[in-house]
Amino acid sequence: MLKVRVRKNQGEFSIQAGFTIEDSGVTALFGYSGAGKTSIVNMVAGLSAPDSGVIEMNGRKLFDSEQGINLPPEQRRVGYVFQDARLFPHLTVKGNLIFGMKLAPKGSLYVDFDEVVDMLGIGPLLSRRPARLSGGEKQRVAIGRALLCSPSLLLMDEPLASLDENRKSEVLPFISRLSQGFSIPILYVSHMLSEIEKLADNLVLLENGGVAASGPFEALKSSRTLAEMRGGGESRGALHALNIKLAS
Ligand SMILES: Nc1ncnc2c1ncn2[C@@H]1O[C@H](COP(=O)(O)OP(=O)(O)OP(=O)(O)O)[C@@H](O)[C@H]1O
Repeated sequence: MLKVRVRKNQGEFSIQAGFTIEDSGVTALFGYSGAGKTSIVNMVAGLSAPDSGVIEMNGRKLFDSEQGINLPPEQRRVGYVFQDARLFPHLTVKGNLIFGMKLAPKGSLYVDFDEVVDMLGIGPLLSRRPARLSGGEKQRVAIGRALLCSPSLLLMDEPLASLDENRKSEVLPFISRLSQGFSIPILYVSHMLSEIEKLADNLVLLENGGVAASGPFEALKSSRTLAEMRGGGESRGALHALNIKLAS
């Protein structure tokens, strides 16, 4: 289980957020553009530090301001898939995947190379370099590389954002199979309700750097206002409406 309780001021923007995510399944971190989603994910990954708070994964402190704990990213056992694939251009697909495996501490590899390649359908791509891959293929390789570091948690920050609709529908089914297939909890950032509906078991609704609501997606989904959001694109207006509904 991941427990997050953080505060951070960045410029004029303040984050004060607390939530937990379960040992398995997909938890969507959902909110309009600028709500603080990436900032929070970066704190979990260790790419930036909260001003204060605690981040704990399976009882292991990744960050604790009072105890002076701030583990570097490579010690956190967290895989990160960004909006753009960020593959190493000079390495083949196989080289990129093996790089992920080398990041896992010795004796802690539990994700199998062939299983990942099969599940993501990237076997035919192994000898290619990233320049010869489509956007969707690159993202599948990036997911594979993140998985192969055998993480305790997979962070995905709008992994479909740079893809057109066809490529999105090519990658989405792979993501929904991941969490079950590898028993790795996923924290999935998006501002698109259409993606969240297909993927999320749990939801953390973020607004202005704070958590407006959180819980099982099914429970929040049954709210009339969330039903009205279906088919909507960008979440800002709809999220605002949902908060009114939750508060009433
Ligand atoms: N390093 C920084 N210094 C100052 N302000 C920052 C910094 N990083 C982000 N911000 C501000 O913090 C707020 C939250 O940004 P963040 O990127 O976390 O939002 P987001 O919900 O991920 O947005 P998006 O969906 O557009 O990616 C924004 O107002 C942004 O301008």
